[in-house]
Amino acid sequence: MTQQNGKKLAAEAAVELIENGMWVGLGTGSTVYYAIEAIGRRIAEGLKIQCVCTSRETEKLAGEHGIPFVDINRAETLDIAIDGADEVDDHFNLIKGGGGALFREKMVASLARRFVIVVDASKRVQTLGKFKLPIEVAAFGHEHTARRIAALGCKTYLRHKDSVVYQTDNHNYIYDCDFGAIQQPAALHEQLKSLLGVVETGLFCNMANDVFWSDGEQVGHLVSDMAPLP
Ligand SMILES: O=C[C@H](O)[C@H](O)[C@H](O)COP(=O)(O)O
Repeated sequence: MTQQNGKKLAAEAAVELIENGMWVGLGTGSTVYYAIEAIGRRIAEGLKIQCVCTSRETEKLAGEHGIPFVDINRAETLDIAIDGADEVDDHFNLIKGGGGALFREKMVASLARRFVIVVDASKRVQTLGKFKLPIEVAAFGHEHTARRIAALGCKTYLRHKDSVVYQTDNHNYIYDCDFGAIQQPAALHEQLKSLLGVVETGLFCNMANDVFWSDGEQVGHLVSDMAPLP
């Protein structure tokens, strides 16, 4: 319950940043769910915004909450994107992709002038890596790609859902990779991205501008040194 309260409070605090006329990126997951609910309430009260979604699941939720959204190719930039994370360290490095939406999330975040993360307190860590790193790979030859990933020093687990191989919205696969403690997330991301077959990694470095977090009672707001784009 406290964790749910934490998700809700953090998400609602971030939604306060949204102003009339903004273009908004909507993330994916159980924390963003509360942001979508809060945005829906504000829209019912007259807020006018345009949104871009990071997953089919979020498109469905946005529709259910009366939130207008368009295809990402219709957005030049976004004023803000609000998203969850699986782990956040004190340097604003993130692991994302627990819900499988990492590629679309990174694409949407890359368009946002301000990328805002919402998490309950349990997601804050000293060092990334307890949560297995999700890596999206092309389905074709995925076992070869997994071997190349493993050679960088991890155990790889092909993600399944309901006993079948999980496919992302982009029809790719996900390997959840146990690297242990990740001391240099940006460097690891670059190494992984250089491998044939890797579509995207769940490491988000130098991207987040704000982190709203909550233990279910109070809300904390961390602001990175990286100023939002003008
Ligand atoms: O692919 C999913 C996303 O990266 C989520 O934002 C992340 O997994 C956190 O999800 P939740 O808020 O459900 O813990």
